Amino acid sequence: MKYIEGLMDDYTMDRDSAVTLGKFDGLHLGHQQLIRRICEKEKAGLESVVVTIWPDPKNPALLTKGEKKELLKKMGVSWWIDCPFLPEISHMSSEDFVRDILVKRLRAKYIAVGEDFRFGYQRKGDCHLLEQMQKELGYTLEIVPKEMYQEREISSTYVKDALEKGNMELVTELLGYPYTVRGEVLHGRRIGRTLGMPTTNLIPSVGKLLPPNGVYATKTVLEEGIFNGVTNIGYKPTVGEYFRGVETYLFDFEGDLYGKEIEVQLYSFERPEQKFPDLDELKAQMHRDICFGKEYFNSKE
Ligand SMILES: Cc1cc2nc3c(=O)[nH]c(=O)nc-3n(C[C@H](O)[C@H](O)[C@H](O)COP(=O)(O)O)c2cc1C
Ligand SMILES: Nc1ncnc2c1ncn2[C@@H]1O[C@H](COP(=O)(O)OP(=O)(O)OP(=O)(O)O)[C@@H](O)[C@H]1O
Repeated sequence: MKYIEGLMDDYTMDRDSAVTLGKFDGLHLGHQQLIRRICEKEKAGLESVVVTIWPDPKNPALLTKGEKKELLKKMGVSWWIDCPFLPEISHMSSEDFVRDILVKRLRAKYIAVGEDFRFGYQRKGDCHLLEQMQKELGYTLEIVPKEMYQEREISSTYVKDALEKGNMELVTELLGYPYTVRGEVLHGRRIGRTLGMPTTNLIPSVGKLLPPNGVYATKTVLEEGIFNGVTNIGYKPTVGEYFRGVETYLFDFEGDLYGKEIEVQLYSFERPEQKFPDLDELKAQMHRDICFGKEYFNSKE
């Protein structure tokens, strides 16, 4: 997959393209519908192009740039054009955006958007404008109906609402894949092993949205395979930590993971993080957490 930040000033497409546009935070099931459609057009000789337009890259998001890149690649997208919300974009009239960017620069012959897609200066462009311009500019527009879940349109906002409540089952349903936190395994304070529970500690990327602090049933993807476990997200108030970490006890794993990149998939919330009066009480609770995790996965597998 080719990745371009900006407006393709230095690039030209070799072929005509099938384009979809939006923020695409989370790449949820609705987004996947659009992406499937543009990828299908590859069979007809069109390049599949995803254009993401970011209002503010500093806003916390469901996916980091690296995660989004990997998912788009896996979905079979040929080009990802990540377009920061620069004045030349935000002040461009909707008509100019379609003519100059989509048709001239990207050579769009097919465009897929959801019915509420807005673009251009003051967000005046919409699917009706795209529809009106298609004949003159020689592309085909498809307005894709909204993918629903429990009578609500799936959107990044819906996913964020569920994540904020720690409803990981719903998050997984809306995304079509489990919510994942990645990072390098760092050294903790090594108290875990004195508790008889060695753990992997990682610090999530800045800007990555997390569910509430607490304990979750998780699966961790390692080079060695995928391991069930339980994960605490938070500041470890009993021992006091300075950063919000993601700490996992893996069932049935022994080995050294320091410095390795791992991926923690969050499946189910068990309880909020608590401050315990001493390490013995924390340890007793962590044993109950392990039982919760094992029962959770036994009931699913
Ligand atoms: C499943 C699990 C649940 C945990 N729950 C809490 C908790 O509720 N409160 C807390 O202060 N720390 C909690 N912790 C973090 C422990 O304080 C931490 O594992 C221990 O201090 C070891 O930290 P270390 O890896 O830095 O040595 C939890 C850790 C795990 C793996
Ligand atoms: N449920 C859905 N089904 C089909 N298409 C969708 C769905 N949700 C969004 N889209 C379309 O995907 C593109 C990207 O959507 P975008 O990421 O901008 O918004 P969103 O997912 O609705 O999130 P937000 O809650 O931030 O508005 C747009 O064309 C949009 O209309």
